[in-house]
Amino acid sequence: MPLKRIKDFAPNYIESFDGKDFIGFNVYTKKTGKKVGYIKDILVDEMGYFRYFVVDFGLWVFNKQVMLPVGYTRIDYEARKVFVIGVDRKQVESLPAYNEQIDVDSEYEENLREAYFNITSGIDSAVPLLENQVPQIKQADAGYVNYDYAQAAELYELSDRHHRVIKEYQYRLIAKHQLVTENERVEQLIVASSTSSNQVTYKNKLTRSACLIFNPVAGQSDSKQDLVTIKSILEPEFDLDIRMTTPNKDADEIAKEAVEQGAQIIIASGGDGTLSAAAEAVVGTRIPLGVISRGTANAFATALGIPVTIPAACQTILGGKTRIVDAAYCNGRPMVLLAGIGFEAETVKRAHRDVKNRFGMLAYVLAGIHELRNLEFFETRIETEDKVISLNAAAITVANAAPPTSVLAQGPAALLVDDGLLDVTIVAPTNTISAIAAAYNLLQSAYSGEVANRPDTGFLRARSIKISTNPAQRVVVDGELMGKTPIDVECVPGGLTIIVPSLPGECTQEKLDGLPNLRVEPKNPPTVG
Ligand SMILES: Nc1ncnc2c1ncn2[C@@H]1O[C@H](COP(=O)(O)OP(=O)(O)OP(=O)(O)O)[C@@H](O)[C@H]1O
Repeated sequence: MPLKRIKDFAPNYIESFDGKDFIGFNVYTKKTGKKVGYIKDILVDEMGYFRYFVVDFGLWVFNKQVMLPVGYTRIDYEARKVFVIGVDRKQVESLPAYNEQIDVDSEYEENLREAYFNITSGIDSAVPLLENQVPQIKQADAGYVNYDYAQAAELYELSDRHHRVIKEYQYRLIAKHQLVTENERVEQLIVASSTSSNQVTYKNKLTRSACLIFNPVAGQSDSKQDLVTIKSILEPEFDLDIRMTTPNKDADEIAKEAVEQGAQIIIASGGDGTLSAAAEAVVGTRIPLGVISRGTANAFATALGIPVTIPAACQTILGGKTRIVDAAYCNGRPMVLLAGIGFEAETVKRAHRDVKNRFGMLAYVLAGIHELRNLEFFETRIETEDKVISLNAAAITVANAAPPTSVLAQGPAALLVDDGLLDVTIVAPTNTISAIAAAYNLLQSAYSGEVANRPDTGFLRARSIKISTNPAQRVVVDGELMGKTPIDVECVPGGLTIIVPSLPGECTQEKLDGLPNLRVEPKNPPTVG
């Protein structure tokens, strides 16, 4: 992956950073608090993710600049300080030197990673490596050419806890870059189409093309009227290619075809089944997905903060703001929301189409009440990247994202859809009364932001999760039944690009420009992050 200096990636990047810059922040050691250098540059990957700070360690090691992975830092934004963690002076001496003339190709980066891994694993850390002693990778092993930074989260991941502000700025940078690229692409298309024929095209430069996948039988509303509403709002701005789902051709297949045919934007409209299927088809493609939810539970849209009324969802799509979120694979099949084992799967199985048509959301509640009476424990083995857990449970949920109403996913205080981790909630009530109390506690957790705190409820976070049960249990993935346990779920950090409403502060909540004698002084700058 080619790296770019931030100025080359986005010359006006400061605009995405509230006008302030990280370049120039002083660098200190976390251990001693000693000042050791300053941030000379930021290197980003082709999407705009921050990967390295270039640190001038001149105060520590004479004339030495080094690429420091962002994960090895802590940042005090208010004090304009960056702390380097886990690397001492001797080790800095051993790291490959950086300067602007160096060609930072994938081989250089792989050698750099090796050097950092050797430092943290203690190999030869007492003996400084000379630059030409940095481990070299043989050509035959050059898997690093298409390196996925998610493989080394400790080096490259910005955490919500330690990098809150910079992570927000990173997302703004990526979103802005995507918008610019999208507009350029549209302009190129228009130029191409006008040069390929003799006719002059008077097409609005901002008209975008989008594939709208529409399920005509989703939900309980009048789907003809829904489509009229959608067309009336979107067609003035979009060149819509509308494709209906059928009993034999669902959203997954249509979305895959649209991807192959080079769709710029895919918009899915239907219930959770349709939305998840379309989302799953675009995982890893970076094609923005717009969502118009018209189902019973509307879990997909709610989990991702997308409005569930048709006009508001269409306005969100017109706004065109994209957010990059995680996705996952469950037994090799893409997953965006969650995999439920036990109770949830039985509930979905019980909520039949005809009951949903009659009772709507109540169908799930009725099915849930019925299942509560049939609660059964099963032996469970959960294996993550760093541990194996054995226990008895009545319901297990592995969530990437979930709305508050998916109570069985709400063990952790907040489900973070862009943290590169999956959230597992385990519920093991001993009887129906405890089950109701546990569900209520989880619901409170979802709305209060407090972690679930009952002894019969547990949770954990991990990047990859294998679950087996005895006896085998039904599994539901993103609302669709998908066989039985065992399951193997793997997070795909940043796997999905979703069109979302503008964040507060990014939408037009304030307009002061042009007022006489205008002076705006920030009062509460962002703090540690
Ligand atoms: N034209 C169609 N006729 C009949 N069934 C269809 C058609 N198009 C899609 N389907 C079926 O609709 C199901 C997906 O429905 P979807 O989830 O979108 O709506 P829903 O079931 O009303 O929503 P929810 O899951 O929120 O209850 C799939 O099983 C799919 O096969």
